[in-house]
Amino acid sequence: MIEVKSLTKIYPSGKGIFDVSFDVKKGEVFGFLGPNGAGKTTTIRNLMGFTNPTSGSATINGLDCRTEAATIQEKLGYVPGEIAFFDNMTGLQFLKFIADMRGVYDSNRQSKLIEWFELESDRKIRKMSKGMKQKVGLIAAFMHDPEVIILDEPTSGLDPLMQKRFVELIVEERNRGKTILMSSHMFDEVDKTCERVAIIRDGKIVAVEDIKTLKASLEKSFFITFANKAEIDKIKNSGLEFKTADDNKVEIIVTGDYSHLLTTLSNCQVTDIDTSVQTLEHIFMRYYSKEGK
Ligand SMILES: Nc1ncnc2c1ncn2[C@@H]1O[C@H](COP(=O)(O)OP(=O)(O)OP(=O)(O)O)[C@@H](O)[C@H]1O
Repeated sequence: MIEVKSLTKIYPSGKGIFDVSFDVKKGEVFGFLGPNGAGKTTTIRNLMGFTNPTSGSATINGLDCRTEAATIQEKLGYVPGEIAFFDNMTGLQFLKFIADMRGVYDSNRQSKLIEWFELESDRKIRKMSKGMKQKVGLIAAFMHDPEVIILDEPTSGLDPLMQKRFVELIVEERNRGKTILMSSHMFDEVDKTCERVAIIRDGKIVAVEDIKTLKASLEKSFFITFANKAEIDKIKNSGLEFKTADDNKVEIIVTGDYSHLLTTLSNCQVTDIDTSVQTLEHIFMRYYSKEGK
C-alpha cells in the first residue's frame, strides 16, 4: 500500500535520508523508529509530497507521492510532528474547517473521537495545551475514516491515559483493515500496535523486522541460588549459557526454549529462582547505538 524505493533527500548541510526503502502492506501497522534527527520526519514529508526527493520514489496506493500529492492528501489521515493550527478557532471549528476542505463530514465519527479523547472541543486552540492540540490533530486525522493513516510521533504530549486510548484506537483501526505508518519514540506503544518496524539511523535504514521475530530473539535471565556450591558444576557441565557463576549463585541466559534448563535444574537442589526479561527496548537500543548492527 505504501512503497518507498531508494528515497534520498539531501539537505544543503549534507544531512537527510539516503537510499531509504521499505513497504507497508495493506492492513498493516508499521512502526518507523529511530533516534532524534535520524530522518523519520524527512521520509514522512516526502511521502506527503511536502518536499521533493533528491532521488528515488514513493507511492501510496499506487499514486506517486511527488506528482499526485494532492489526491493522496485528500484521502489520507495525517498527523504531523508539529501541528500548525488556526489559533483563533475553537477545536470544533477547526475540525469542521478541515472536514469542509476534504468534503467529507461524518459528525457521528467526529463526536465519538472527541468523546474518546475527552477533548474540550469548544476551547480556543490558542488556549489549548500541547496535549490538547495533539488530540485535535489525531481527531482530524481519523475523523473521515481514511484507509491509510500516516502519523509522525502521534502521542507526543499525551498523558498516559490518552496514550492508552490512542493504542486502543490503533488496534481497532488495525482490526478494521486500515494501513498505518507511525513514527514513534514509544517502544511500548510500537510493541502493542505494530506488526513490523523499520529502524532508521543517520538517514539510513538499518533494519526492517517483524515484531514477532524480534520478540523470539529476546533473552531471559534466570538467577538461580543452589543449596550448595557443588551444584554449580552441574550447570557448568550442562551446556547452558551462563553469564556469572559465583559461590552458590548463577545467572543463566535462555532464548526461547526452556526445556534444557528445566531438565538440568530438576537434578539440582535449588533454593531460589529470580528472572529478568529483556524487553523490545533492549533490541531497539542496540540498533540505535552507533555500534549496533
Ligand atoms: N528543512 C531542513 N533543512 C535542513 N536540514 C534538515 C531539515 N529538516 C531536517 N533536517 C536535518 O535532516 C536530518 C533528519 O531530520 P528529521 O527531522 O527527518 O529527523 P527525525 O528522525 O524526524 O528526528 P526527531 O526524532 O528528532 O523528530 C537531521 O540532521 C536534521 O537536522
